[in-house]
Amino acid sequence: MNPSRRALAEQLQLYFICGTPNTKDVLGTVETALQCGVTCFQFREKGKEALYGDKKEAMARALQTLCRSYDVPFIINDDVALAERIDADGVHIGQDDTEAAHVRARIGPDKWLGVSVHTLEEAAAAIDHADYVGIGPVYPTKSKEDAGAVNGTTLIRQVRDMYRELPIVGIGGILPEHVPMIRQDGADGVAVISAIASAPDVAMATRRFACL
Ligand SMILES: Cc1ncsc1CCOP(=O)(O)O
Ligand SMILES: C=C1C=NC(C)=NC1=N
Ligand SMILES: [Mg+2]
Repeated sequence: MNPSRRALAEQLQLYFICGTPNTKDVLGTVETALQCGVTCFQFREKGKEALYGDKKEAMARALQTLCRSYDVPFIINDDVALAERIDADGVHIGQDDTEAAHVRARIGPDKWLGVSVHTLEEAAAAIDHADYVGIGPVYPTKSKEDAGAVNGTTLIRQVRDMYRELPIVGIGGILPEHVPMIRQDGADGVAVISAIASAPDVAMATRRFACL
């Protein structure tokens, strides 16, 4: 695995994703999660109560500042223009967003580009442009309406078998006890929303993942 891909795969170990729909106190939750060991953060601001415009940008900048102080990559979901405007570390896009090739052309070679994939074909289309792929939902999830079919780690194993070096993060309904098996099946890390964002004790919830 070339050094940059290995470094990136390491950084994907505990990938926290959060936005205002996921918690009452985004800044407090994210700061606690950063203190307790998340290794990558994605600002995912979607849904009917989601922030937009100046409020969304202000929140993004505040979260970016937090991530910088913990030296954790700050990734923005979907919103490539916002990512460019505030010089985020990267973007994560789904299949219904702008084509990966176009996003890569816009953000350049040094920014992170993550792509959600649900089939081997989508993985094959992503590998020329993406730094990592998000695969799921591994388990049922309430955090994304259109999450698609729950497929366990089947696709994670298939993508790993086909692309030995591609950084992979599993996502969807993931709890701490799931992590060893997901990594065993080929993921470099896990992406988590509610198991951390909705936890009564965010610090404890994060540490349960981080010590694995
Ligand atoms: C964004 C996304 N993509 C597939 S499942 C999902 C939501 C994951 O949230 P949770 O960790 O709360 O199940
Ligand atoms: C849908 C997604 C899949 N994977 C990741 C890492 N982020 C997302 N928003
Ligand atoms: Mg999207």
